[in-house]
Order: sequence, then C-alpha cells, then structure tokens
Amino acid sequence: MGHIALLDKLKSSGMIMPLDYHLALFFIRQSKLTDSLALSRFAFLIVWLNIEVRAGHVCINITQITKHNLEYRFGREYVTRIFSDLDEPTWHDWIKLCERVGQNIISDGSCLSPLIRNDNRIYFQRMWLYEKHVAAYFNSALTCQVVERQANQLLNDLFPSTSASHDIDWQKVAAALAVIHPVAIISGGPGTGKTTTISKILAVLVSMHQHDSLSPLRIVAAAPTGKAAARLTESLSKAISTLPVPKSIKQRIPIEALTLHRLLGASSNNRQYRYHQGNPLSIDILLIDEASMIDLPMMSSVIAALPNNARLILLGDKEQLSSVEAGAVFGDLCAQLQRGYSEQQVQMISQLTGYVLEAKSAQVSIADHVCLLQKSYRFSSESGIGLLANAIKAGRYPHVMTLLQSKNYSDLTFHEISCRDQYQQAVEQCANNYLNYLQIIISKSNDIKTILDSFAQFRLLCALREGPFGVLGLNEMIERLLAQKKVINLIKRDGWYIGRPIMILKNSFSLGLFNGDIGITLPSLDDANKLKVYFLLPNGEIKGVAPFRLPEHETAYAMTIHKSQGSEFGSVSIILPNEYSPLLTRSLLYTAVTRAKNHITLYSPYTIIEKTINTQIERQSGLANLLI
Ligand SMILES: Nc1ncnc2c1ncn2[C@@H]1O[C@H](COP(=O)(O)OP(=O)(O)OP(=O)(O)O)[C@@H](O)[C@H]1O
Repeated sequence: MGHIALLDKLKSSGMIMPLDYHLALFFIRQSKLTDSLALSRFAFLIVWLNIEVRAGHVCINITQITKHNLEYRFGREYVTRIFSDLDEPTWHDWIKLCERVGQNIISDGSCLSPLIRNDNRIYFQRMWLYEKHVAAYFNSALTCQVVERQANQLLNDLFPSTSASHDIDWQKVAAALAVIHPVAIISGGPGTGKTTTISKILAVLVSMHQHDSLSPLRIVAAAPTGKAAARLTESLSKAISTLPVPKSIKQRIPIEALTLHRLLGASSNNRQYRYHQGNPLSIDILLIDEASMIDLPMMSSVIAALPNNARLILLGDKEQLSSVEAGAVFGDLCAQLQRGYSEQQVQMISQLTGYVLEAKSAQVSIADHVCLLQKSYRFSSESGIGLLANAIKAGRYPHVMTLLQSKNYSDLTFHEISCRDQYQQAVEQCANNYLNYLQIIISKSNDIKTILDSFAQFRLLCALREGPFGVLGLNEMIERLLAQKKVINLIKRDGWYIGRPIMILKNSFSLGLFNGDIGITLPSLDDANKLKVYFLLPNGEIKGVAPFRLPEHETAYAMTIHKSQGSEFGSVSIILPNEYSPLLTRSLLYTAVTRAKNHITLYSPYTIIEKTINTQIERQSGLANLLI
C-alpha cells in the first residue's frame, strides 16, 4: 500500500488527525526515500511519533513499535491490518529505515535536523533540546554544601526524635538533603507531610542565612496551576504559623504561592516569558509544589530563568498522573532513587540527622537529591482512603476490591454499575451532593466565600471528556436533574443561570484567572439584575467577572481527573465508563482517589477497575539515560 493510501486509511478511520497527516507528507517530501514500502513505513513512523508526543511522551522508542504495544491505542484488529499493510516491520526494519531517511531529516543531533535519533529513541528536535537542557541542569547540580553545625542543631529542634520510635524520620532526612544540596526532590502521597517538611526546610535555611547576611533570602513558592498555588498558599501559611521558631524567622518565609506562568512573567499577547536565561529571576530559593504536573518544556523554562546560585526544591507525588503535555520530569527524577544513595550522601545525612542509612553506590548521582515520604499523617491505619490509595499504587486489584466491598471503612463506598439504571442512579446521587451550595444561594446569602467553600466540599470526577460517561454528558445530566428539583433555573440567559459552576480552561493574565480555576455564577453584588462569576483567588480575595469577559470555560459539576490534579475536596465521587479506554490507568485512579479528604464513592463495573489498575503507562523519555 502506498503512503498516501495508508494515510487516507488512517485518517478516514479517525485514527489520526489532519495535523498528523500533513506532517507525514511534509517530512516525506524532504526525505531521500523512494520505494513505496519505505515511504509508507516512514509516514507511519511520523504519525506515530506525533500521536505519542500528543499523548505526553517525549519521544518514541523504535524497538517498541510492535503490534502488541500499539494495540492499546488502535485496537488489535486495526493494528494487525496496519502491520500487514506495512509488510510486518520488525524493530530492525525501523532502525534501517531511520538510517536511510537522510541526515537532513533524522540526525544524531550533530546537525539540527527536525528529527533526532538518540540510540533507539526518535525525537522532534524541540523535545530533544528541552531534554538535554533539563538533564544538563540536574547534572550540574550534583554538588554538596559544607554542613554547618548550626544546621544540625536546627534540624534537631524542628524534628525532635520521639524516644518511643527508632524509625527513621524521613521528613528529617528530606530536610537534611535540602540543606546539603542546591536541588532537592521530595515525593510523598497525600498527608505525608510535604508542606510541613518544606516549611521546616525554609525555616532552617532562613535561620542559617540570618547569621551570614543582612539581606533576607528571596524565597518564592509556586505551583503549576492556580488551584494548586491557592492550596499551597493555604497549607504553607498554616504550616508556618505552627513552626516552633521565632516570629522573625516566620516573617521571612513567604506564604503566597504563584503559578509558574505568573512566576515566569507570561503575558497573554506574547508566547515568550519575561524571565529567561538572559533575564533571570531575582530569587535565592524556588520551591515548586505539585511538581509531577510540570511538563518538559515548562521545566526547561523554569530552570532557564533560575539565577546560577538559586536553590530549587521540587515537591510532589510521583504516583500521580504526569503532566498533560509531554514529559514526566518529576517521575523520571524520582525513579533515580533506585540507584541508591552514595557513600558521601550517607555520611552527610548521618552528620546532620544522626541516622545511618545504607549506601548503595560509590558515585554521587541525582538519587542523592531525592527523598520519598511514605508515612501518611492524614490517614490513620483505619482510613479506607489511605489504604485504597496504597493498594491502587501497588497494583493489587484483589486488595482494592476487598477494601471497596468491606463494610469496615466508613470513608469508602462502592457501587457496581452493570446497567443503564444503575448509571442513572449514580448520577442522581452525585447531583444530590450539589444541593447544599445551591440551598445556600437560594437562601439569598451574599456570603460568596461560604458558597464557594460549600461547592468545594464535593466533586464528581470522571476519566473522559466525551460520551455519556464523560464530563460533557455528566454535566448535562446533572444540570437537568437539578433543574427538575427546581434548585437551578435553566431558562438561561445565553447559557448562564444562578448557581452555574464553571471551570476556566485557558489562562487569562489580564483577569488573573487560570486554567482550572472554579467560579460560581451569582447575582452581581453591584447590580442584582446582572450575573457575575465569582472566584476565590489564591490570596483569599473574591473576584467577580462578568460572564462575557471570561476566557474559555465549561460547566464544572463533573470534571476530568486530569483537571482535578492539584485540587482537594471533602468528598469525591468517581464514575468510570462502562467501556475500557486507554486513558484508564493506575495513576489516573490513584490521582482521583487522593483528591478526597473525607470520603470516596466509586461507581464502576468490576472489569473496568481491574483493567484500570493493571494498566500502567510509562512515559517515553530519555532523561534517565542523560542523568549522571
Ligand atoms: N511528623 C509529623 N507528625 C505528626 N503530624 C504530622 C507530621 N507531619 C505532618 N503532620 C500532619 O499531617 C497533616 C498533613 O501534613 P501536610 O499537609 O504537611 O502533608 P502534605 O503531604 O503536604 O499533604 P497534601 O499535599 O496531601 O495536602 C497535617 O495535619 C500535619 O500537621
């Protein structure tokens, strides 16, 4: 089959987008290939690379372009037909093909061709450059600072050992590691004390600095989304207020977190950031929460904007979904921990904390900069949510089902969905959870914060956007059900009604609203005949915006699990679809479950839970190979 016929076939069956099609043609026109089979294979390679980058991979590994590996995206039957059209290529064939295409198209990076081949990985040039930049930064950070006696005392004061336990306090180890190294990477699940630990780390660093210098440390806290920044602001201010350190130290620790876009000085009319290598930020310490959400291009931009001697502390949960865009930098960095701590690191940790850890390597590596916090202080051993999150993380389906079906956990509820009626009931139950905030509105309360807080107590999460089990279908059903209960009035003004919750889908720097921000439509405080959408800003202020001024947005009774990342709700209901989709992965379910503070209700067929837990997609990237 010729390459045009192949591309037409892929396009007409909806397997590729017009962009994939035209990109393949563009590269083919410039390649040195002439025979029909090679052209078809090359067209497929380009299409596959583009699909995978769109799905969040940084590159593709040509040895893994096999029928088995492609099935999850195209389905078995379709892949079999495509491979037959391509005359059953083996991975040797793909490698030979890359060698024949021509250096002007695929090179090893020595000339800047649009595609780069590194070992068996194929990249678009842009991704390859980002990856090299990020790897060079972390490799250059493999230095240790001399441990001062004072640090030891400060750590002992902030992390007092309890005589009852001889366990290692990993929070203290994480803090020691952040004092020793200019770059620290701390990962932990919900409630493992990431915020508590970072507040103590900052207190140690500020205290140490106070003795050396009169000018205060310039510390900035940031997060990838507005919601995550708002949460960080709240949790950091709480953690700092309880620190057992003098007021003068607390006052030097910032409590307001920015979004990364704002930190870098993004503007709505310019794709360039104000801060970059040529105009670095004026800061000494940058702390970023929810770091698993940072994609490769953003990580590259952040480190480009850091001044030479600035410290970087990344906090996150490596088990959560990776960023929407390409890359899994935080996960790749945390994965380095398997190399073990070096002898040098173990010695320094011992000096600072008194703990004797096991050295697994003679060489220093980025593993020395990583610490995992495993003990949850939020969920007790009786908490179903904590146990469920751990069972999902470990991929233990039978244990997950035992927990879900057990009556011993008051914070877990499971409803099997096996027919349409059960699905309808599930949505009705979810809709009822939204009655509280609507009742507050109906009672004519002007207390916008209470309304927003009440709405944040519950959220319906789902995996998909399209279809009856997706955000769009669920939002429509919930709107209809709430209208039947007469708590909202769907006689809309251009789609707007009192009580409509919306989520922002695009950043608006001029309005100060960011992707993921949630607002509720209410009568305007200035003129009750008009509507405004009210948002709670990270600094605690309420902002009202006329609907017509809002950037892209959608109704937000149901939201995708991807969008919920960085947020937390009192109770969460999760509705999984009745058919398997490649989006259903272990990290997706883990992320959904860890959004809840008090209660989880899961609605799903058994088979879907099993398949979701058994599906783990590793993001393709070459970062691990580039790290020393
Ligand atoms: N070492 C500790 N001993 C006792 N309680 C702790 C300890 N560390 C943290 N906590 C408590 O556990 C709770 C969760 O801590 P924290 O908010 O720091 O965790 P987190 O990992 O930042 O949570 P998340 O990111 O999931 O919001 C807080 O109430 C905190 O006071």
